[in-house]
Amino acid sequence: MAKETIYLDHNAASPLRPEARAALVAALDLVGNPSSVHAHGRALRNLIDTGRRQVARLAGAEAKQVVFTGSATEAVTQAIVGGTKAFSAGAIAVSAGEHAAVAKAAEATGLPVWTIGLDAVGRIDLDQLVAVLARADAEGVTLLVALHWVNNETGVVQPMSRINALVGPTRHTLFVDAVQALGKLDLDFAASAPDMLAVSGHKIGAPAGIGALLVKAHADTVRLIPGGGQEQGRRGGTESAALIAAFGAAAAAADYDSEAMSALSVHLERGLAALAPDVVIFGQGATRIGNVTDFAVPGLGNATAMMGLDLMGLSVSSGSACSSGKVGASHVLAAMGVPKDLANCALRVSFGWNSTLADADAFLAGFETLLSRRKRDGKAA
Ligand SMILES: Cc1ncc(COP(=O)(O)O)c(C=O)c1O
Repeated sequence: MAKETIYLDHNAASPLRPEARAALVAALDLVGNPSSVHAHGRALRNLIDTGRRQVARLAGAEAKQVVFTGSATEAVTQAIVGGTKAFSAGAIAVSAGEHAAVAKAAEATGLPVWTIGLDAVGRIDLDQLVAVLARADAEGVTLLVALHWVNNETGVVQPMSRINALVGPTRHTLFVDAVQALGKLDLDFAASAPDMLAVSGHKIGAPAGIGALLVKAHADTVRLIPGGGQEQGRRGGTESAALIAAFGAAAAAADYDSEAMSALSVHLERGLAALAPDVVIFGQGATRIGNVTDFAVPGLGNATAMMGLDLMGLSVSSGSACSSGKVGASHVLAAMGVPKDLANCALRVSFGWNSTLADADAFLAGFETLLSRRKRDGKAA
């Protein structure tokens, strides 16, 4: 790219880590199929075994609990659609703040979807979770509870130990979307309550196209991709040893420094408040992961702001799902009761492994330019 650009959208995808690149490139030169018993096949199998151990270690899982998939969306769909196939009288409980991967998979099951609300700062309403569990017992329904750990828009960290304590001892299945938590929090999968958990490679510096479903042996999911017996019979199709090796290398290199990340966000948020005293930081008051700030300056629409920032070489996000390339309204902010006008001003800045204070300062300088242009054009900043 000719012009220097600054990437502040790690929650969408984190840049490829050098360790992941090296593992990927080395693996691409290997020949064969990991299921073959000859030396070529065995070399690929070794890479997969190593990658599996590395991802397992980062997630606090046993290697045999890791099933590689083509994305976290696939892992989520396997957990929710595959995990409810055997239900005779079932329902799915999700929060109103789930990623589309979870919401759409729940819808795709055709089962009733019971939605648990968020409070004004983005936390899952635990009283509603208790009510949903009681309702399932009263109606004799088996539940799959599918909740996220860290919100991809606001960075709010959900009260997972409370959720585990509420759902763990019941007969219901607990699935956790841990895509934004992997590498940032101690997932401790093997020793904790969730039956299944989904993670993604490209959020931790591996390439896109690789994810994993962590699944305990007792979890009864009907595989969606039968094919051969790969991935312990849980997901057919020849494994991509190169992508798995890259995911493993990124997992082994993961060195999330929560203090350094929080320092960047605090610096950014102080700077924003100085530039625009009416700035609203979403999720303030809840426990938030340190790498992300989701905020709005009233009256400064995010479509225009993102375009202006993009022209200055600053890549950020509106925070809400915009897979079609358009800025959409955020269902997470709506669930928090944020008025639509304000939600349409939401911008998300997310830092990662190669972010620096200079990046945060460059963003603040760009944002200041945006605000002063707006003032000059006659609108109050
Ligand atoms: C919370 C959350 N869940 C699921 C996904 C889907 O991950 P993938 O892109 O690997 O399918 C994402 C990606 O943005 C996410 O942030």
